[in-house]
Amino acid sequence: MPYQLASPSRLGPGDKIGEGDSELVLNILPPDLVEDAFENMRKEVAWKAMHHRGGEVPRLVAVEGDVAADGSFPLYRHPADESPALRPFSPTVSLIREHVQKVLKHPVNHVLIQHYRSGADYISEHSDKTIDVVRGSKIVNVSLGAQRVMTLRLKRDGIDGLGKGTRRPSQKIPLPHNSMFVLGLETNAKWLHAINHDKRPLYQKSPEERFMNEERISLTFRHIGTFLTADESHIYGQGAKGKTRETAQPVINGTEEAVKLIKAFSKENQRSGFDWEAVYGEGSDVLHFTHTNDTAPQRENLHEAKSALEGT
Ligand SMILES: O=C(O)CCC(=O)C(=O)O
Ligand SMILES: [Fe+2]
Repeated sequence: MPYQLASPSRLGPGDKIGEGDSELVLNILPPDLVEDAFENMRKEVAWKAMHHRGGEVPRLVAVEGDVAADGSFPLYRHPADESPALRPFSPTVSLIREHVQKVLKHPVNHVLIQHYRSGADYISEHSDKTIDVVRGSKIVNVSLGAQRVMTLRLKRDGIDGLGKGTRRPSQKIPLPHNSMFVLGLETNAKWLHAINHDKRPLYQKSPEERFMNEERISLTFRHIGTFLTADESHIYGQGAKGKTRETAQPVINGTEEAVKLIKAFSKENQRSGFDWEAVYGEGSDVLHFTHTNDTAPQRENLHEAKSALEGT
């Protein structure tokens, strides 16, 4: 059998990544901050297991964000069965956020923090769900600890015309300690991304990959435009039906609305020509995907919609 070049090129700072709106920035944090950041976050962050399709996701997670004076806070919706409650930015994360905002030149008000406990922890291939992400903003992943590889792969429908059986273009971007990967929304629309597990034995790993006992913390900062009121009863903003605080609507749990949002997420994972305005423009007031009063057919519909979702 002819040899196939197995590993796509590795990209880094200065390279055209994805659609060209993405990049890798090295040394994002100053030495005094980065020095103890990992250990501080271990203590300061409220780590939780998260569930998706009934099982635990293979990493620990936490959610922090900007809580307004009236107690309202940003809401980032994605298909997980349950997400940890948002807490105000903890001290070290707050400092990291300041540096990120300076480099990005736009605010970020929400962070998903993930602890990959070893090379066995991973995040499967997905596109970030953008109903709640301020349009035109960028999503960033700050990496601390062991170096892991971000793999981008063109969505399946992005290779039309290249012929059936053509391998989908893919890019590998090693994410070193103290780096920031900037994911532009154009790249997110056309490519899927993943941090695959790395089960190679220790002796095959570089010092960067073995760093911090192979543990990695990533901080995914986003500029979120959808908000929940303090009591979590009402929702408003970009991804909701009521676009302003004054027109906030009661949240919806379960029902056909939940199935509709899950199907929209699925479309975003699969289609590169995803029409944001057509699918998300009207908004959705769904907070939780299930409700104790859901009927059996409603549960079945939701289950089916979730099964059709690839990745997260
Ligand atoms: O850990 C990372 O750098 C990637 C995280 C990610 O893709 C996400 O949170 O959506
Ligand atoms: Fe992601």
